[in-house]
Amino acid sequence: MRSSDRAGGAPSVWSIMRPVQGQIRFAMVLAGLAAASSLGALCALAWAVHALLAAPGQWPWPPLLLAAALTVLAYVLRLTGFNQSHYAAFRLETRLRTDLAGHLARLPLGYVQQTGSGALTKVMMDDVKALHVFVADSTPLYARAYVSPVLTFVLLWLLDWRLALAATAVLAVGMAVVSLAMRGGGEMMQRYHAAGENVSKAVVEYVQAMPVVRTFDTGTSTFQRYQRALNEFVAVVLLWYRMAGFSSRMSVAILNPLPTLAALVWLGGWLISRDALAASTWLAVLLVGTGMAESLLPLMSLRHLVAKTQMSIHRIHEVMAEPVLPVPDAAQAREPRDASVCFEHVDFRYTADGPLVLRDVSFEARPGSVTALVGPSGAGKTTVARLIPRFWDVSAGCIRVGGVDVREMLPETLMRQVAFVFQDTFLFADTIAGNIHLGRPEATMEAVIAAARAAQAHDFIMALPQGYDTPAGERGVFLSGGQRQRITIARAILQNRPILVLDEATAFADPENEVALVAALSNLMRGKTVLMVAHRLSTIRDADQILVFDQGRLAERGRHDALVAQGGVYARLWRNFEQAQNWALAGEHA
Ligand SMILES: Nc1ncnc2c1ncn2[C@@H]1O[C@H](COP(=O)(O)OP(=O)(O)OP(=O)(O)O)[C@@H](O)[C@H]1O
Repeated sequence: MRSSDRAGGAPSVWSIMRPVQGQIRFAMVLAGLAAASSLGALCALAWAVHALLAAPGQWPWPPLLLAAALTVLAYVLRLTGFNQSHYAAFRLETRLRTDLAGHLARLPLGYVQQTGSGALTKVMMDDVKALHVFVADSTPLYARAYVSPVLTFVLLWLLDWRLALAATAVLAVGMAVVSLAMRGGGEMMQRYHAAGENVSKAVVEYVQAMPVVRTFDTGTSTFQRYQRALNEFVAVVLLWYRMAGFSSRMSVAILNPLPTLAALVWLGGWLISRDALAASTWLAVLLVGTGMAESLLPLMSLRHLVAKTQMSIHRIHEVMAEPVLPVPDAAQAREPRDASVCFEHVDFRYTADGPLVLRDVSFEARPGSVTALVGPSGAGKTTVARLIPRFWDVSAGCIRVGGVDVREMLPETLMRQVAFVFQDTFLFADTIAGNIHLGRPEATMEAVIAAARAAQAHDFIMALPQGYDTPAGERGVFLSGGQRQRITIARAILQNRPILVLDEATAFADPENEVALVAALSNLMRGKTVLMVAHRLSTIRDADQILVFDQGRLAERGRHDALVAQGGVYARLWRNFEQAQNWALAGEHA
């Protein structure tokens, strides 16, 4: 994904949770209360010990029952806290996915196409999931990691300030070692996550590109890229382990209960030997204080989780910060008056600092006429076609549909006017009929079949196992490129919009498919204003106007015969095309 400056100020983990803030706070309060109850249960046990020492023959029922009740309460509170944080996580997940989906629907199509469905799916699925995990599992842990040591310290202080200081000293040493372990950790963590991301990218490339690479180099080069990413990842992990290994092992050693216990036993024993401490207080301190340092341990793993979640938030923010396509107010929006398309002095660049891809392009396609866009590769034909449905907005000048600037129309108005048949056809995970229905859900089945017939698709659809009810899409029935295109042509015929933009619609068709495609297209084009990007010059000899692009400029325009006679760019393209045709024929006869 393009890293954008706009995404520079990504929100923090805590501020992205704002929509469910109340519930998370509640979950954290419950987790804090659970920690307090656990400590309360330990205090009650200490009270029981005290009572037993005072009257050895009697069972101290009240403190024992209190300890049991507090233990149950702690359990219930912790469970309720986790329930709340999980609810909050689900709510946040739904909210973020809805916001992201709503935002994506308002972004320029060009951004969506350029970023790629893979990267956007990853944000909507994986990154939102990462946030869910953080909210659900980590927020209660945070509350516990802060509440437990503070409350323990207060209790210890009330019992005996000297032992309280001893336990705190162990904790302070542990904290110092932890911060030593985490020194430079931020940078290492970034390197670790970046290396991890490289591995996943290499895996995706290796798997996705397998059909292509295996036919060219048996997959060795992409496998090597994957191997290299993996080696770099291992190197980063080892380095980090070496750098932080000793001090992080030390911090685990110090923060486990044993060192605190040793300090309290030793100091308590010494104080008792000098009659400066009551045995029951000593026992109470041992019960309550031993776990004080240990309760800090989750903070170490939480730090990693926060850093990982922050990266996901950054990517979510990057998408959300992308500016939406400006749309006019419904009250000010205008309706087109006919089916004309007009470019007025259009300049276009893909990025603010990129080169001009179109320069001062002006032309008009009259209602019901056929306009062909031709020119050498990279001349800007596809860009012209994609500017009409506002994949992007022009950098200067304007595009009018039916006399109205496309930016002054509601997107749905524009969509009602213009149908597109692009090279990269996409079928949804729906039936064939459902795919043709798209955009006209109210159409009858008879209308769907009539459209499929006109698109030369009816016969092959009927030959499929379940006819029109056969599932299509990624996991659906296998269809050839030409068949998929004819289904999208059927869709466009059913939509019956007055303006039609075709992009390379017949480029990869085999001869048999091409005959069907040309027939389908001529049915589709009847009576429409057509703008077609064409490589096969044979298909455009009869066009009402041919626009010849060269390096982003409109170099020539006119009808076929006049342009050939003119002896310019078109004449050259035509000569090359005829030569290629002759070579192909010569090859067939050889
Ligand atoms: N998404 C994009 N981002 C940046 N530059 C782009 C993008 N798409 C196309 N370009 C550039 O814009 C110029 C025009 O490209 P365009 O695809 O419109 O040409 P074309 O005439 O349709 O070419 P072809 O016949 O090879 O498809 C090219 O220089 C291309 O590199």
